[in-house]
Amino acid sequence: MARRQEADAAIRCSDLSIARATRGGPAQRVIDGVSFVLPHAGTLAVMGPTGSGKSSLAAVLAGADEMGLAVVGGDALVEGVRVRHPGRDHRYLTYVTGHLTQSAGARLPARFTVAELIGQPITSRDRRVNARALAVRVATLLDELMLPLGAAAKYPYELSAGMRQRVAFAQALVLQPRVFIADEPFANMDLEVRKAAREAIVRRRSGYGMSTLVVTNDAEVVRELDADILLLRGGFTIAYGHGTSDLLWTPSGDPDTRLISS
Ligand SMILES: Nc1ncnc2c1ncn2[C@@H]1O[C@H](COP(=O)(O)OP(=O)(O)OP(=O)(O)O)[C@@H](O)[C@H]1O
Repeated sequence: MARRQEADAAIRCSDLSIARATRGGPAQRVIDGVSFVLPHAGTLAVMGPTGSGKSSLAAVLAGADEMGLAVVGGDALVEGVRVRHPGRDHRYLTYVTGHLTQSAGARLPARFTVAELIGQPITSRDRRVNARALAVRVATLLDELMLPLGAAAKYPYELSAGMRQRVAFAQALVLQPRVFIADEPFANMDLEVRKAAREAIVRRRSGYGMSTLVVTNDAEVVRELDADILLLRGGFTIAYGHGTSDLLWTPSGDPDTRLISS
C-alpha cells in the first residue's frame, strides 16, 4: 500500500475523549482529555489500574471496530490518519498499525491453522498473494518467536497458552506495522520467550523505526523497552514522562509510585 505523506509523529493524541456505550444507560466516558505524542521509533507504556481505559485507548488508536467505542472529544492522528473520522483512511490505519488485543492468544479462532492465522492480515487484503513468499514470512516469524516450524500446520487448541499468545503476536507483526499497539503482549510468556518477543519489537524499532504503544502494568517491561510512561486513572492522565523518576504528575494525580513500581 502506498505511503501517505510522512506524518511528523507516529501518534499525536490531542485532548482525546472516548465513550463506551452501556446497555440501556448513558454512554460511559472511558478516556477523558488525554494528550501525548509518540515519536517515530518511540515506545510508550500506557499504565494504570484496571478499568482506567488503557484497552479502550489502544483499541481506538488502532482503528479497531469495537462495538460501542466512540471518540467524543479531541482527536488523535496515527501516522497522519485522524481516528475520529478516518473515512476511507480506516483501511490505511489498520494497515499501518499492528494491533495485539488483550488476551489475543486465547481468542484466536479455532478453525484456522497457525500459518493461516499469522498470514490472515495479508490474505484478507490480497487474495492473490504469493503463497511461497507468505510461507517464508510465516516461518521467519515462527522462528523469531521461538515457535517450532511444525506449529504452522497446527490449530490453536493444539498449542499451549504461551504459544497461542506468540501466534497472535506474530499476526500483529506480519505486515511490518509502522505502529505496534500491544495490549499486555507478554502475557503467558516465560522469561526466555518474553526476551525473544521483546527483541522482535526492538529489532523493528531500530530496523525501520517501528513505534510501539504497549499497555502494561509491569515496570520491568517499561525498563526493558526504555519506554515513556502515560499513567491513567479513571480515564484521566495522572502522569506522563520518561522513567519513574522523571514523571510529570498532573495536579489531579497525587504522585503514587506504587502504580509504576509494581
Ligand atoms: N466489553 C465491555 N463492555 C462494557 N464495558 C466495558 C467493556 N470493556 C471495558 N468496559 C468498561 O470500560 C472502562 C474502561 O475499560 P478498559 O478495558 O479500557 O480499561 P483497562 O484500563 O484496559 O482495564 P484492564 O486493565 O482491566 O484491562 C471500564 O469501566 C470497563 O468496565
